[in-house]
Amino acid sequence: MSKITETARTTASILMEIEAVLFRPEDPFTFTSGRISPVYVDCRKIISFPRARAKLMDMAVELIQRDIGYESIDAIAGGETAGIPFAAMIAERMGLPMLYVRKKPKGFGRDAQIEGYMADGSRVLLVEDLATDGGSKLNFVEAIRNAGGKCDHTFVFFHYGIYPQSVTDLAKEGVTLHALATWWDALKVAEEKGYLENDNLVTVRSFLSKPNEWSKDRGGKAD
Ligand SMILES: O=P(O)(O)OC[C@H]1O[C@H](OP(=O)(O)OP(=O)(O)O)[C@H](O)[C@@H]1O
Ligand SMILES: O=C(O)c1cc(=O)[nH]c(=O)[nH]1
Repeated sequence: MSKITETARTTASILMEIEAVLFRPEDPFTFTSGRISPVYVDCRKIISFPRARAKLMDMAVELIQRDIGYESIDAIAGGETAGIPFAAMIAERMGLPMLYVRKKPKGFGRDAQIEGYMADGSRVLLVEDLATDGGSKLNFVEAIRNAGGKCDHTFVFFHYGIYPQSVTDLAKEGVTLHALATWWDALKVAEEKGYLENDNLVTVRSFLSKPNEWSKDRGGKAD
């Protein structure tokens, strides 16, 4: 297991402290992709914890400026739904315009998929709460590009880090995924803090090592 950074440790600790990291092997979770999992990370809870929220936003901005740049982004776009409040907080901290991207066009009115004002050719950072296999990111990036924006980067607080396509499929589209922490970091912190009992750690580790098999055995998506 690679060395954990302070940022990853703090992120994983906060997510456990606010009980955003859920473990339910006996009644597994179904992801938006159709994958089945014994764990679920509910980053939406972050909005309700002001001190934890402020620390996570500070770390997000620090990572974005360090890895993407100080003057390389023109707007911050939140992905519907969970990404929207985080995009607002990050845009505010960075002094940048904010947008949000719908999962699909509204269907009436302006029939827009991008909401807010996006100047043609804007360099847009897509902000989301979390990435599993990255499928939602591809959809949001396509919408930004179809509306005339450029999108080469997406930021999430938590990246599962167990589905290779979350990196490779985005890279094929010229998009880099940035995250504060992965499940490998969370596993280490869970072990250190005793967040999960030993038997449960074994289950999580076996899922993280073979997520497709875990899902397939329970009738979920597995590719
Ligand atoms: O597909 P990935 O890019 O790996 O990311 C997983 C997506 O699943 C969740 O959203 P969900 O579809 O549950 O919608 P919500 O934000 O409206 O809750 C989460 O907010 C991510 O957008
Ligand atoms: O892929 C998903 O649907 C998903 C996984 C997860 O752990 N948390 C979440 O909010 N969505």
